[in-house]
Amino acid sequence: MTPLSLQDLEAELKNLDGWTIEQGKLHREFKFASFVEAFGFMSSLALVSEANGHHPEWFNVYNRVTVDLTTHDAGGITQKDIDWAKTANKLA
Ligand SMILES: C[C@H](O)[C@H](O)[C@H]1CNC2=NC(N)=NC(=O)C2=N1
Repeated sequence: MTPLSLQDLEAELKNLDGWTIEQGKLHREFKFASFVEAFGFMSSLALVSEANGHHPEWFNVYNRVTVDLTTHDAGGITQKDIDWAKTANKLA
């Protein structure tokens, strides 16, 4: 899988609420009502990630989950990262 061009990436970002590019990675911070909700979100996405063989870099503090996505094998942001972000937005 090859990294998306800047043009394709900008087009995709228009349909991805809350996501930005930070340090070459697709980035978003999610905030939930509680730790349990944040961890439930992470648990659901952990199963999706494992099923698809595509895993996030993420960080949890109480009710916040910070996510950075990149495709390590490709050395950039690919369609796999976009798909992961879309699933995350649906589950949040
Ligand atoms: C062999 C295995 O499928 C690969 O190492 C997968 C695992 N999860 C991955 N996750 C992410 N984010 N990028 C990858 O390149 C990647 N590679």
